[in-house]
Amino acid sequence: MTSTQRTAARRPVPAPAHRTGSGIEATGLTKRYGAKTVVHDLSFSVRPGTVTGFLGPNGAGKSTTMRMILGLDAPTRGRAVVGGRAYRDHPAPLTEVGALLEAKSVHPGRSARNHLLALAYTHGIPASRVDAVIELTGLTDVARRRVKGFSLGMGQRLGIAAALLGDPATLVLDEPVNGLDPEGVLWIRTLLKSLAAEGRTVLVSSHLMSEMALTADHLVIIGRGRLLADTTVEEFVRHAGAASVHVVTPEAGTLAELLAGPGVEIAAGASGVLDVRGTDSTRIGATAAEHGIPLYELTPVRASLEQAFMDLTRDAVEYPTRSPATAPEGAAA
Ligand SMILES: Nc1ncnc2c1ncn2[C@@H]1O[C@H](COP(=O)(O)OP(=O)(O)OP(=O)(O)O)[C@@H](O)[C@H]1O
Repeated sequence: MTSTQRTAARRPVPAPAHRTGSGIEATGLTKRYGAKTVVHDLSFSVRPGTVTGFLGPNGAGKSTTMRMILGLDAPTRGRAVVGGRAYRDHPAPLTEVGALLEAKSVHPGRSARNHLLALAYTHGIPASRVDAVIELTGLTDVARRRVKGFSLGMGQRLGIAAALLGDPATLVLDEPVNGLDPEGVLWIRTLLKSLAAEGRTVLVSSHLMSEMALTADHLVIIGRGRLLADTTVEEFVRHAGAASVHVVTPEAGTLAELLAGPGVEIAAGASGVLDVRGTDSTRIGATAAEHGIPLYELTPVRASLEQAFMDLTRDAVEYPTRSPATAPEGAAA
């Protein structure tokens, strides 16, 4: 091998040009229905080569935002562009943007393959591509079965096959893991990552933070139509790790006084329970030992990602519920 060949071999293979669009840009996106503003001055970017998780509680405005990106709803103000243009300005949108929305429009009496063939035919896409997406989405064995007998998971696969039909640079998927079994969830996770690795732009909505932490590189989090966070998963996880220490002692009052100091927050619960933030279990244990204070429990508690997400979106939840998991008994405010 010559040195020139060796250099060429090491150079990363660039993604095909048709797969490297310029992503999605939402600028001041606003949607009002009557007196209610459901999406409020939303600006964010979705970069090619990444999976971006679009998160928010029920009713946050995720589907409405996706519909505006896809030209299905007109923004009251602002704009969204995909690959540098508004969706409706693309001459062949299916080859630019593939979408999976919650509303299904599949003829139940048709087979999966015929459904895809009809879509392909109306968009000038060859039948060979239909067979390619059937294989890619694992539908080969059921491709000739009527869609009306499909399970939820098979229906989601078919929706994704349709979204991939035009080999688009951008994918916009609304809740693709909704209702799927663990195997289906894992399959979607792997697929989305591989599509992004090919240089595509992938925007995927969910209200499951824990799932997005495993799937996405970047997070755009909204609540009541407003941007709450635009961050990498790594950064979000680091933040969520902000720990507290659960302490149980018969001398809670004395220990709390000894631990008090700048940056330390102590919440006292029932029966000698302390929830301490801003210091760690080593210092608490050492302080207790130094003053002969018995400890019955000394447990570092890491906030779960789901908890961090709920904390972030708490004030933006449209239909709040009281859940034992989010409001543990005895937990102090
Ligand atoms: N056509 C419409 N007319 C009036 N209000 C609407 C319309 N479509 C959506 N909304 C309202 O807009 C808000 C945002 O809804 P949207 O479906 O975009 O939220 P979402 O984040 O996708 O929620 P979910 O996770 O429950 O699907 C909700 O309060 C909803 O009731």
